[in-house]
Amino acid sequence: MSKKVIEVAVGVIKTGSKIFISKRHESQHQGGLWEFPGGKVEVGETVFTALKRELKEEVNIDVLGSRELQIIEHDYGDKCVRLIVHIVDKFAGEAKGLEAQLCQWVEITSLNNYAFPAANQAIIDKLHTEMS
Ligand SMILES: Nc1nc2c([nH]c(=O)n2[C@H]2C[C@H](O)[C@@H](COP(=O)(O)OP(=O)(O)OP(=O)(O)O)O2)c(=O)[nH]1
Ligand SMILES: [Mg+2]
Repeated sequence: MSKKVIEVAVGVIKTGSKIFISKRHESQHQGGLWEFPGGKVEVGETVFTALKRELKEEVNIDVLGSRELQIIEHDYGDKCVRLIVHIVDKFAGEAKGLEAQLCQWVEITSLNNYAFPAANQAIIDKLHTEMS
């Protein structure tokens, strides 16, 4: 039987050359690592609907527009995820953590100084390529 793949809407929230990242709680899958906010796509949702809902719930912003950056499938062994990654550069409100998670704006060029889940390296590489 093939493994169930968990679909995740991931938002790379961008203002100028900075990206908003947050730290996953220790109790979560891939806990203690930094992430781009987002979460699981629920039954009946489109990726964009899920992205809007998750970014409102987690970091208080209203997504007004986004574009797909890439789709990454990664098998962590215990879980297999499909990250549908969007650049979110049109939004209303000020980004802040609503779930007691650490958050910060970081330069795209500094993203490699933070520990992310393994699947995220491809996102960081793509952001660096897009800049150059
Ligand atoms: N949000 C997010 N999830 C990521 C990233 N990289 C990565 O491998 N993941 C994985 C970790 C999780 O297995 C899955 C998404 O989980 P999540 O914990 O954000 O989902 P959720 O917000 O719906 O949370 P929950 O209520 O189920 O805890 O994707 C990332 O940059 N952002
Ligand atoms: Mg989440």
